[in-house]
Amino acid sequence: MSSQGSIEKRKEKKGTATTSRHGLNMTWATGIIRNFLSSPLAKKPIRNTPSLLLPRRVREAIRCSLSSKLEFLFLKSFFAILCCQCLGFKSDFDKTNKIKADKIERVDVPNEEPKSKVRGVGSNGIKTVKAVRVKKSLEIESAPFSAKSFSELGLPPMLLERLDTAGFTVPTDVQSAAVPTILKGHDVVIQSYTGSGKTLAYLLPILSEVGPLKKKSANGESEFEKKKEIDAVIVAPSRELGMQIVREVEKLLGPTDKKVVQQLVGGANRSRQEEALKKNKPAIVVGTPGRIAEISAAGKLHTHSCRFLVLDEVDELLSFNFREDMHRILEHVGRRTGSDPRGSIAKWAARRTIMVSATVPFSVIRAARSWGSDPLLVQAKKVMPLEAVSPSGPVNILKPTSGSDSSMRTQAALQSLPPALKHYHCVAKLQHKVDTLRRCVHALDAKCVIAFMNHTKQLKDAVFKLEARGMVAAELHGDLGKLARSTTLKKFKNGEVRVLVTNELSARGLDVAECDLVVNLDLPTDSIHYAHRAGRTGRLGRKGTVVTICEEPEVFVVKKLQKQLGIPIPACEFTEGKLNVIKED
Ligand SMILES: Nc1ncnc2c1ncn2[C@@H]1O[C@H](COP(=O)(O)OP(=O)(O)OP(=O)(O)O)[C@@H](O)[C@H]1O
Repeated sequence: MSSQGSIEKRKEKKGTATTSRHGLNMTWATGIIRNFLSSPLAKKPIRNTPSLLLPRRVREAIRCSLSSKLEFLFLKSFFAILCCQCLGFKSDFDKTNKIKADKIERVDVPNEEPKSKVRGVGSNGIKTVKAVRVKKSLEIESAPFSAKSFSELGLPPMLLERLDTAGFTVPTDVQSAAVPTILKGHDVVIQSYTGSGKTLAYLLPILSEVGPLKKKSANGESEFEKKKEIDAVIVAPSRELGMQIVREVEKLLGPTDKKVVQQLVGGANRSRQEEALKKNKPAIVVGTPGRIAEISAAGKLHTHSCRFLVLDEVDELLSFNFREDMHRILEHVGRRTGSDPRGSIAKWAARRTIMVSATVPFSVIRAARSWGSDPLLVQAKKVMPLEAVSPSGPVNILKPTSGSDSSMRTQAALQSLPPALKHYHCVAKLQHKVDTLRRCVHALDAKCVIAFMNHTKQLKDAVFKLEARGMVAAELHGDLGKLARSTTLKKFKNGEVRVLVTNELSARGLDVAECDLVVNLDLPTDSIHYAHRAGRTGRLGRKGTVVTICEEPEVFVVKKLQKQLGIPIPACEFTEGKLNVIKED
């Protein structure tokens, strides 16, 4: 062995577990000392601590330690620490750690309210303290609740009970309009602004007729018999939205009947989903188009007798991306009400098609007309036949337009925004956008922020910059694995993450009641995308602010959005920790 090699080996020995001549491992001895220092005995004043009370192994360690100069020095320090501890002084080691912890605690808490803390032990064994937003529900300013109660909507008693248990006491306007209409057997297109409760608007009539909470049959039977067929298929464009719908159904079903609903979302294990379908025989499935079509094509999902087909975020589902999968679903799930395409006696069940979105372009109206029999358009305070909807005014008959494609999209975006939302735009250079976002968050004292960007790389950079400036941020986009996506979302909902930087993936359906600020760090592609992004805040009549940070040459786009959406988006700046609106000439 070379001399260099032996020196290194000796160094290594010294640096790790030093063994004394008596074979006593010094790391072990240090461990004992640490344990002793943290024991109640060490906290007693020294005069009350007879030396005999020192554990035998410690005494042995002391005797062995005397054998070398180095070990003697170590022992000296040990006694110094011990004396300080017993006399009530804090060692430098303790002080340094305390300062470290204080710093971690202070980092992301500039001018904020008291927070609860999450303690964790880092890989280095040092305890870290993370600030967590105290879950404070936002005030509801202009609640979209109707004058009716759930019991007036014709729902079965068991479902009414579950609604009460889940904390839903009064239906929203759109629920009051949609539930009786669907219960009467109509195909419907439900259009109402983001966060107005459209999910329950279609879930309640389904649960009235499907599963253990359904109405008693004519002979008075109320017991839910497990059927072999699937009664309702709910399709959503993203995995996150699909899971959110499953949770909403489970909330009403309760823990014992959870298996009545089965999720079939992409990114999860397909064979496990197929296994669950076979074993649990669910009455309701919720999934993404790709996965539903895949399992159906494999012959593992039998939906011909299905009675409800729900297309949540229908305008997105009818986009080119989902064309083939949606074609399969529409062909294989139940049968359209009206004529039987095969001319045979109804072998297939009569399916009710429910299409839902905050934005309903005329293409959806056209599709709904061709799929359903006498479908109705259901809005918060209005129900009308789809036949009466003209291309110039699918969702807002108060504001007629020319009928061109872009104006149809504009019309679709109108009435999709919660009325209580406040909108602003702020001009900043590209390199200052993230800093502007940070100042915006502080100025509005926002606790739960979603920032939208268009490209993953820039999105990651933005998170890095925010974190570097002490703001707890996280990224959420399609490039992340399903586990990372769920964990991030969970942390954001729990309040462990203050700013969620994301892309179009989170623009639709994501329901975080506490979200009080949405920031567009990149401009949305059009007014429909603006509406869905903006709708992540101000849910169910709560307060919410939307700030679009853009460069000077992009201001004209904001002006266009303002015109198309029929809302003011004034210019603002963030100075002295406040949002100041700039008055236009
Ligand atoms: N009647 C009600 N009472 C209290 N809370 C409700 C009621 N109906 C729905 N909610 C809650 O309101 C929130 C928003 O509902 P939901 O997600 O269904 O809105 P949405 O209209 O589908 O929004 P988006 O268009 O963004 O998908 C959810 O957290 C839901 O649990």
